[in-house]
Amino acid sequence: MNVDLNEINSRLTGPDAAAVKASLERWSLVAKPLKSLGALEDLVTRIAGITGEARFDIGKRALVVMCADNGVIAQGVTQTDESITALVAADLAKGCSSANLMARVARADVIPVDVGVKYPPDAPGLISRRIAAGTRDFTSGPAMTREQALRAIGVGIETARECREKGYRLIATGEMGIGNTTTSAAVAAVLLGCEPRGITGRGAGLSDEGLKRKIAAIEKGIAVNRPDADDALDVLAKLGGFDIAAMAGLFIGGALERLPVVIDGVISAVGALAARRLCPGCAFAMIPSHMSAEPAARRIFGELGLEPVIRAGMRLGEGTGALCLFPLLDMAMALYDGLVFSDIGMEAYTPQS
Ligand SMILES: O=C(O)c1ccc[n+]([C@@H]2O[C@H](COP(=O)([O-])O)[C@@H](O)[C@H]2O)c1
Ligand SMILES: Cc1cc2nc[nH]c2cc1C
Repeated sequence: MNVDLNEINSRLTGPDAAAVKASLERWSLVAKPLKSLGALEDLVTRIAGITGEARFDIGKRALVVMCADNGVIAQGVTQTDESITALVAADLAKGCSSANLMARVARADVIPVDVGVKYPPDAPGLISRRIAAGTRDFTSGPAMTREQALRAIGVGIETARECREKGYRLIATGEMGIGNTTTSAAVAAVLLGCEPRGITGRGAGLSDEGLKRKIAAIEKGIAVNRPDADDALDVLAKLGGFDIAAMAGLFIGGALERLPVVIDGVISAVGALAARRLCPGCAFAMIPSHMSAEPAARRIFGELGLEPVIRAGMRLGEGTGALCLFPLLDMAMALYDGLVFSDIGMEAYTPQS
């Protein structure tokens, strides 16, 4: 797919003001004090603005899990290795990983995509959109070429379009890739202009020594590659992963399709930040879910101006935090679609507080 980010950006027109207005009017009729569902009310109205419809159905929903490996794990920045990426990617395809179990509760389909697993498993159901067998170790040069980064973004954009064509009306982003909290912290440090040590965490589990190696690897990657902070594609190509780039594509593609895209943990949030830098017009289609325990998450959501409603200290990935938002949205929608004041013989009123 030929990706022209400027052309895409020029096609993005932002939230639909009429749908937002009609959604606010609908909430004012629902038989409860206005704003009493707090941020959940705002999320429903945000979705109205994204879809362009005040009344919508988010019953058909999917979680897209971008799976890829990261060459930087050669620096000893993780507790496990690429065999785990392959194992979990296969489990996602078989339907038995954490995300699948939670997706059943959230009534979401799971779509695992191989964008660059080093040892691809023989797993029917794992969609193959491979860019390469993992990225290169960024401590000795760019993780990928600029062209590969664009291709990975293109995979995300196409996947969002396919989801829309299949009738999905809400998608969540997820990822699987050992080492991707290192690539995420590196990309975030450059895009946010902050020191790696302030935003780098222990990922899936790391000793004090391991954390020191992780910070040193990120510092070296930045020093060796000298990414241009004003060129998000350069940052993604030099320090990112195929999973992050493909998730950035999901956010961009979702905005094009007027399909709400739910942000998951820190890796997904970095994808969202990169997407906004690449294509600012796509940000209106992003839906925050939870605040990852990884330290970069707070900084990224602050920068995105989004407030995740779930604060549970989660750091599992695979899209599990994004899935947690679905039942909450369902409950908010039950009221939005439910009784209005006239149904209970009462006049609509404006609460004084
Ligand atoms: O979503 C998060 O915020 C998150 C935080 C820590 C770890 N993870 C998951 O753990 C893996 C990355 O951890 P690591 O230590 O290998 O960089 C990757 O497969 C992610 O799905 C995910
Ligand atoms: C088992 C396992 C599952 C995961 N899912 C996301 N990251 C993971 C890391 C491990 C180790």
